[in-house]
Amino acid sequence: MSAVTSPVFAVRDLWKVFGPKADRIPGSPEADLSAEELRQRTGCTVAVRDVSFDVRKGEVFVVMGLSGSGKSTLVRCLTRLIEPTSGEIAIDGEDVRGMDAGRLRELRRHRAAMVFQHFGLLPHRTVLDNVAYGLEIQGTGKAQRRAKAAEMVEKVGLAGLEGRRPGQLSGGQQQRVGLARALAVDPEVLLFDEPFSALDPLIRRDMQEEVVRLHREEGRTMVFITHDLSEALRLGDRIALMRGGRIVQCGTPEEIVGAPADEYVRDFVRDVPREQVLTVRRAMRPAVGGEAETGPALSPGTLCSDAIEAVARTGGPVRVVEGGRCLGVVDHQALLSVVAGVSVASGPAAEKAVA
Ligand SMILES: Nc1ncnc2c1ncn2[C@@H]1O[C@H](COP(=O)(O)OP(=O)(O)OP(=O)(O)O)[C@@H](O)[C@H]1O
Repeated sequence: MSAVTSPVFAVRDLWKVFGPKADRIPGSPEADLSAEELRQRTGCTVAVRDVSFDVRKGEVFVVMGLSGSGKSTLVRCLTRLIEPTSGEIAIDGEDVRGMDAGRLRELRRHRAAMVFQHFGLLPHRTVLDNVAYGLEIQGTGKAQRRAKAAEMVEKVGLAGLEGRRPGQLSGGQQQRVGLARALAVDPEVLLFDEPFSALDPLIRRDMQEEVVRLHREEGRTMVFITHDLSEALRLGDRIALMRGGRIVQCGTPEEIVGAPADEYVRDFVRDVPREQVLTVRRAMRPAVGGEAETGPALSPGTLCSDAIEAVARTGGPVRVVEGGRCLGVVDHQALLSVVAGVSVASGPAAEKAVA
């Protein structure tokens, strides 16, 4: 992933207001009213409020927030499953709001496929035919779509179950069928709307690992909605945290946990095991004396939880080295501060290190 490649989705000043004369709300003084007041005065609900972000090529971009914060509305606006009220959306530089019906269909079928929470499977079709369904809609020939579907069934770990109907599968298996169906059309972006929230925790964990594995193998761009913080931290390259229709912070898991933008975010991440998210880049301090010269070394991306072991073993500071250069050192105190949530990150060394 490179900062110079152009984004897959570029979203600017996006609003979605539900209710009468909704298009008068964005940018008006009424837009600043509280949700309750706005509803009373205008009958409108602002679901997405002046949101801007990019989804970069090859990343897993997680949209996280509590129920009602606007996640689903925002992601549905990307392909105009919900019509935005105002703002700009581009996919690979092409204006989505300007697309005609044909182009939109193409967008949803080929370029940005959605995996839903309730699978959307056809009950009377077999697993194989369900997976092939998206290709059928695209007009792909029968032999070709069955071959592709079989490949995807295998890919998501359902080989041997091709002939079953959805009702003969567990929830996790059904979700895999939904995933295989979305993958079969080989979209540029996969959009996941809380796909795993109906699954029990163990199966959910399995599916998360499946997504991580698929992402590692294919590098496909993914947008993933969840209200579950641990899921967001596990899957996201970057996370957009929503509250009341706004994005209150957008950043890497480490940025969100290590440098919360406000009290709300701080509260949200309070119980996260910080050493499993923060890296030594954030925990290190400048090397003094001969510390930079010798001894064991860690890369700056090492998790603090892993560094704890290294520091315990050596008994002293361990160097953080990148490209042969010593960036700083981590020691007992620095790592303890991370675990305790004491702000080492606001110290001068860390400020410089994360800049
Ligand atoms: N069709 C609609 N008409 C009116 N208001 C709506 C409509 N759809 C959503 N809303 C409102 O917009 C706000 C955002 O809803 P949205 O479903 O996007 O939130 P969410 O974060 O996805 O929630 P959840 O996690 O519960 O799915 C909520 O206040 C919701 O009540």
